[in-house]
Amino acid sequence: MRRDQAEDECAAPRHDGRRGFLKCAAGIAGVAAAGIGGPAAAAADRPVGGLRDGGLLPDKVPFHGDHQAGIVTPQQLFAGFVGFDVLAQDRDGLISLFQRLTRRSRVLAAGVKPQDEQVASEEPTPDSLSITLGVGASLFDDRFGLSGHKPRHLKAMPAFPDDRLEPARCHGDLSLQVCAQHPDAVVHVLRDLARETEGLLRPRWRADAFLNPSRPSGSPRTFVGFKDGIVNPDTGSAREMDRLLWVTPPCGEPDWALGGSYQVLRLIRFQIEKWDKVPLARQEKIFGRRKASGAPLDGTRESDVPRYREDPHGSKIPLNSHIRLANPRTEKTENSRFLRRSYNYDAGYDSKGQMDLGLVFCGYQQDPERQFATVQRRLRHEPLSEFITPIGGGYFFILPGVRDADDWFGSRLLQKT
Ligand SMILES: C=CC1=C(C)c2cc3[nH]c(cc4nc(cc5[nH]c(cc1n2)c(C)c5CCC(=O)O)C(CCC(=O)O)=C4C)c(C)c3C=C
Ligand SMILES: [Fe+2]
Repeated sequence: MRRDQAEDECAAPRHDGRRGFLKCAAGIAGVAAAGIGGPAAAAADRPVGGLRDGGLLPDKVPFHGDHQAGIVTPQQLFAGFVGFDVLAQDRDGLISLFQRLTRRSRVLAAGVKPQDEQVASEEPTPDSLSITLGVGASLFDDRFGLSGHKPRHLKAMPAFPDDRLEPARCHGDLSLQVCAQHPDAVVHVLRDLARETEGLLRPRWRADAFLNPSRPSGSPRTFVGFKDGIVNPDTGSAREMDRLLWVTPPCGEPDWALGGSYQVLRLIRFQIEKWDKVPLARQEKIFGRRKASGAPLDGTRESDVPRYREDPHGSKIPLNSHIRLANPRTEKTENSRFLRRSYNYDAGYDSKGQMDLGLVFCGYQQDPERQFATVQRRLRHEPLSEFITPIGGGYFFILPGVRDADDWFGSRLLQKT
């Protein structure tokens, strides 16, 4: 497929029924990079799409639009999160970097064959690919003349109490989120973009991540065994998204940032050996939900809405349970809700023989302080904190969408300033 042909296809997604970046899913063994192992391979065989909000995941996630793909897009099964530092020396170098990233992402999202044909042995399809680019506060220093143009709420992720942040797994000038239905597609995109941006970018950290099966149905489960992602703002409601997610006027943000969103990434490791000794009834009180069904402790189904007002003393759903602290469902706390789009990671064993697995927590919002950090502070003394340790991540600003074939990531930031 020619490059211009691929670009045309971005605008008019085609549903040809084929799934998978490579038809030969067995090929994933060769690219089972750190953090992706058995569970990932197993999940690749599951039916795909429609994992969140009941929405169907198209074969081709449209690349062009007011907002970037990969945010309100129903969650694909696999994700790679990377923090990069920019090596470009000056503003022209940065423009060139953003234009290259745009060109190649546009082509990849349309499903063009990866360049490495030794690995991609069959004709590929787009694999529901989304590539989402963010910028960190460090990009707005004096290297590129951007210091007066930082999004209003963008700052380096602070260390919260109980964090054990490892510098090598934090921050970055850029963040890249690549999501697809197979793990090899994520790796191919990272390889392809590395080739395209050689000398302009240096990776700082990477987290490979995936969704576990729902078991038996409904929302997927994290490694603590509970269904996660049950409650989220309504991505189908433009009004709700404009209120909680997208940078929308009036907001005091620079014009170039309208249509963007703030991404909070947190690599959170589980003390899983400790967790596995906790009796079921206590685990359920810690989350406020039933482990088997996902139902709130005052209900019977995953979709049941907890009725906190009828349980003011927490006799059914403890006042310090995860869901009750995270979202008390009051008028006052409504403004701190945000969209979660998290994945699991499994990085094997550490040097002490402990399992290194957990959550790549990913949240999208209008203001990390008003939303993520407020919720994080409410969760400070929750019983779950004994079993989890945040070890990395960062705050990023997701650039507005690439509008059409002539547009590119960050064009309004770099053309105007
Ligand atoms: C600061 C925000 C949050 C962090 C950090 C966080 C960590 C974390 N969460 C789970 C597992 C679950 N979280 C659930 C719900 C939930 N969590 C947050 C926020 C943070 N979680 C919110 C806002 C909510 C929704 C609450 C609601 O509206 O009712 C659930 C329940 C299922 C669901 O609604 O998705 C689980 C399970 C882990 C394991 C974890 C850290 C590793
Ligand atoms: Fe949570």
